[in-house]
Amino acid sequence: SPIGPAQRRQALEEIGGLKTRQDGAFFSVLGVGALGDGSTHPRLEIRQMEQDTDQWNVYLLGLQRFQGMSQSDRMSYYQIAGIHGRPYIGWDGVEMVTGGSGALCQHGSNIFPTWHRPYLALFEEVLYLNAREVVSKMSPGPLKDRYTAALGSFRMPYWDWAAVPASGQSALPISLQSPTVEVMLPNGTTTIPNPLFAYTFHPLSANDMGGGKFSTWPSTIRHPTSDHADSVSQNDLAAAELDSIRPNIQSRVFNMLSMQHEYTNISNDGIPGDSFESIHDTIHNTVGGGGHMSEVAYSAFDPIFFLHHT
Ligand SMILES: N[C@@H](CC1=CC(=O)C(=O)C=C1)C(=O)O
Repeated sequence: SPIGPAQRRQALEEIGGLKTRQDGAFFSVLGVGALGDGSTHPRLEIRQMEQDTDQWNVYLLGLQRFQGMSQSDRMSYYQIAGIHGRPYIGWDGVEMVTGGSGALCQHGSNIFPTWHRPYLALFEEVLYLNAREVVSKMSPGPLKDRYTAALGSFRMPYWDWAAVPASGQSALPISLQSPTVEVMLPNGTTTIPNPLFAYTFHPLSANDMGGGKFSTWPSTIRHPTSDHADSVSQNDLAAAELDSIRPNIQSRVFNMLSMQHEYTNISNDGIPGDSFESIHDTIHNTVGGGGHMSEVAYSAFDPIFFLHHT
């Protein structure tokens, strides 16, 4: 039978913390439901979350801490992003399938959507724990109190790439396009590298990346200017392309939801006709433009991956 809220909370505190676990103790994905104020809160669209200064700061600070975790820690951004594709190693006791593609993720089959659900739940839970860690370390005061309150309803946001953007804006939110961002801390506002713009490898392991251009880029990149280490992201190109395909993407989603009644007909791109996975592929390729988001082996390192999949 399903466990109740009190048991969930206790289990999360015991096994879901960020502390290094002893060998043989697995991380159990239980969802963030019991970590906040005890009730269920909806996930917000990223542009909606941005309107709420406290939620927004908690999100950015949590993601910044998460991305900063040592890449040798199994709960780090690097290792959790790495579950999806490269490096082709197991995670938390789950080993690679011999003879498989190398990646642990599932694509082109009915379990494409269902594989990604718990994966995203894991990411959300660890993001939450990082955000809570940041807030708990803040010096006492009104800002800490506000952020603590914001944590009560914090959920990882999503990106609605099909939504009609506000006039003068792109389908690619501006918050994802700027290399830096301002955050509010007890001692004032500071500018930090934007954790939604890119993930910077620390270190970049050419071996983990398997050679080629992905072994040269020190950070994740969208529409790269070249295959060399000094290549930069061209988010403006990603934004323009997204804006031109957006009406089509919107009708593809609408058609599927209104005309199709069987999950197996639309779950994945291995079946004839359009599918949620095909639409999702289009977003990957349009955002990536040959950068990380374009390839299954690297896509999850780009922080936009988690907004796209939520
Ligand atoms: N490889 C997909 C696009 C893609 C899908 C993914 O799921 C991914 O992670 C990265 C890229 C295609 O050919 O269109």
